[in-house]
Amino acid sequence: MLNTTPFDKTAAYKKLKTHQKSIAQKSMRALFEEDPDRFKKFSIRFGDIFLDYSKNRITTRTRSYLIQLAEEAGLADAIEQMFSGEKINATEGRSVLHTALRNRSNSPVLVDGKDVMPDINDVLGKMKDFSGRIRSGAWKGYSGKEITDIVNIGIGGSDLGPVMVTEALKAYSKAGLNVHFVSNVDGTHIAETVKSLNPETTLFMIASKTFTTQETMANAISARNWFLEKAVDSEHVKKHFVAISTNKSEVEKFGIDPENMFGFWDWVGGRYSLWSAIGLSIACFIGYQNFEQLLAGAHDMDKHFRTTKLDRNIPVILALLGVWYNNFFDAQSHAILPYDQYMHRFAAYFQQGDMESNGKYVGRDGQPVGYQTGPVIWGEPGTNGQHAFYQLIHQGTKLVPCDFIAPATSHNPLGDHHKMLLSNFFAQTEALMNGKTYEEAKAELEAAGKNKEEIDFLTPFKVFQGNKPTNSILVKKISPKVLGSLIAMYEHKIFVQGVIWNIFSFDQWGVELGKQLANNIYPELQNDWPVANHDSSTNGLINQYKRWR
Ligand SMILES: O=P(O)(O)OC[C@H]1O[C@@H](O)[C@@H](O)[C@@H](O)[C@@H]1O
Repeated sequence: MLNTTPFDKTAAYKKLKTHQKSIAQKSMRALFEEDPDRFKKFSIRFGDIFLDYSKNRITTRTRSYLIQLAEEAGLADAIEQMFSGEKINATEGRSVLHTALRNRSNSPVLVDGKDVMPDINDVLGKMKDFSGRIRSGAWKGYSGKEITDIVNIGIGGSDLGPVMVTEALKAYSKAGLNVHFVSNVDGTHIAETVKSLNPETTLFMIASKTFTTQETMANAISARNWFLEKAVDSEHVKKHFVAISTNKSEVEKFGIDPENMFGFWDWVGGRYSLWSAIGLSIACFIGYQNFEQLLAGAHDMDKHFRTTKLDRNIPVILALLGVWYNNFFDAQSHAILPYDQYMHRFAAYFQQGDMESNGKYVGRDGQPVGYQTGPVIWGEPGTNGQHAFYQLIHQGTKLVPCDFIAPATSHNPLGDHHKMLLSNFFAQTEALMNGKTYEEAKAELEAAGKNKEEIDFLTPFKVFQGNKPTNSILVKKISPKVLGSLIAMYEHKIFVQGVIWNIFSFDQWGVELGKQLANNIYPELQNDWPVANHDSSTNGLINQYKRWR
């Protein structure tokens, strides 16, 4: 999977550098005027998902150079290596097989010569049985009552996916069964969550790949203490605590019955784990069949990604467009803007998905890369974002490529709300592309009856440069299947970019240093003695804290 030629030394990179200079002068307005087939050329339908990427600063030539870039990076081989279980997570010596978790075809996937599908299917069977019993009320708490509230305790990949998906698919949930998520080690999170809950009807899912994460363990202990205050007998723990982990011995040490443990494997990355047992809260909340649909949607996207030619391959196209702006237009960030309230955690989810994967400065050869890698990912649902930060996207000095996502049909068809919402979705990308010229702005002010002085003063502020790139992703409906495909689409986009930038996308060493230092500082906070062993800023802050607490 190693790139032989560094990204910025490839032939395609050089071509794109020169080509960018001619494109930089071009407006998308002109590109649309010149080519009536532009929409057709730059859009792809995939089942209930439609990607329009025509509002980008590209021509067919740009696309072919970008595809050449992917080819020179060895993308086709890299894709096969991932799907077939090669240890592409080299710094951790692991395969990367979230695709196997949703491999609905059940074709064998080998890790160290062993097919992983039977184990995956076993755990799925256990999840099906468990979620069925929770939902039907067959699973009873210690006092014989049904479970009404599930609290998932986990952080990072053991939290963000289930949070995002249960929010996005709330329309599929069962009345009378609520899910809650506790992640932050700040005691407020667990305290506020359990405040309104009854231990007799609450089930905790302790979700941690390693089962050693400080935040999760602290929250799990506090949850158990809260539970035992009322339940008293520790024998009752097994009816109210389940574990989702790869670490059986730590789960047992914590006191959770191994019968109540749902396993997964080291070849599942934390931020790619919602498809594994980490998705148990999802399966309980929306039902196992819907969870299977989520997997099926992802599997469809996996097949598309693995088998479709690069110029019709949705994740590849999205990745290449990202590289185009990141490396040739100096864009620093990328906004994900879902026009769907249920999707309000989607951008937050891919902050981890993308930034933990591709926020890396060391190339696969161990040397610092000489170019920009992963962008800052951000976003909020439309139309809220419009009334907050869109000013900067329209008229700021920074280029922010955006993905606009919207469903054609709403789960809540209330009056004309959805038409209003979608008129904004369509209008924003049109506005960002077209902008408004000086002449147009001036003509509007004239039509509004302003005097010459006002017109001269105001016109410059009313000009929109336009030429702001966007992708529009229109889906039929946010169903479990469509959501599964959308998530897999972004996962593969991230993978492709990692291949092109020649970095390891599946480790996360950058999260370790802070943890290490926090472990050093934690014992120092146990007494009131001033500290002097850090830099003066850290010493000063710790000592001020000690004076104030
Ligand atoms: O699932 P556990 O092991 O608790 O890890 C939770 C999270 O920890 C962080 O430090 C990162 O490494 C994440 O990728 C991971 O998802």
